[in-house]
Amino acid sequence: MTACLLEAMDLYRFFHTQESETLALRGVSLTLREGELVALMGPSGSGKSTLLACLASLDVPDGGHVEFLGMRLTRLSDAERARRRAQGIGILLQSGNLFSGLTVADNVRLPMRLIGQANEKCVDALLADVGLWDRRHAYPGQLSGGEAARAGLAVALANAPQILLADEPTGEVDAETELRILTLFDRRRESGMAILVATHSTFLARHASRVIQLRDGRLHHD
Ligand SMILES: Nc1ncnc2c1ncn2[C@@H]1O[C@H](COP(=O)(O)OP(=O)(O)OP(=O)(O)O)[C@@H](O)[C@H]1O
Repeated sequence: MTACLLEAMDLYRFFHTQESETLALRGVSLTLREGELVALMGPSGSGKSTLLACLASLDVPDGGHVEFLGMRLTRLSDAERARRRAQGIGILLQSGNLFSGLTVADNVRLPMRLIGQANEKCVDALLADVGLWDRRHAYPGQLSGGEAARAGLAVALANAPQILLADEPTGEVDAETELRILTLFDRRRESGMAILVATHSTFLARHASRVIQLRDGRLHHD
């Protein structure tokens, strides 16, 4: 039996605005085990991004808890949560993954520096893996949507995380690039990394170890 890296228990998340109240997560529980690729699917607005943010401890759920490697993230201070994230969790959001004033290579180098592991060979290898080595000196504003997603993926993988949480990593890329990303995922999975991907791609879902469906903030396991 492979090790459980991440566990979420009974997560609830409410959003209150002046006009409305949204119950974005209604008791979501899941586990993420070593080496698996889990596709998180569901209609727009079903709560996928909210769930990823809670799992990554970028957002704090209103109810329930998240454990990473047996450590309850929801109990830690903000600083300690950020430290755990920097060390072991890779995150790819739908946007805002890149610092606009840094080149692609410097964006990838930054998370490595934060954990004291900057290594030029690793920067080059990651950029080659996502097919962006020849764009390493470009700034984010000079990238296409698909290139920016791949650069964000290289940044998310730069701290050699045990888990990767990715929101639509293949949303704006062509079929060849999607295959390249899945090949990269497979190589990382072989070394034990677990990946949870929010996606609308049926191609990616077919490639996944399992598919989970979110509807109206509730999880359905296929
Ligand atoms: N900060 C917020 N304030 C108010 N409502 C929010 C906030 N973030 C999310 N919501 C609401 O919570 C629900 C879930 O949103 P979420 O972004 O998690 O969905 P999603 O499944 O990721 O959608 P998509 O596939 O379009 O990215 C939606 O109704 C959304 O409007």
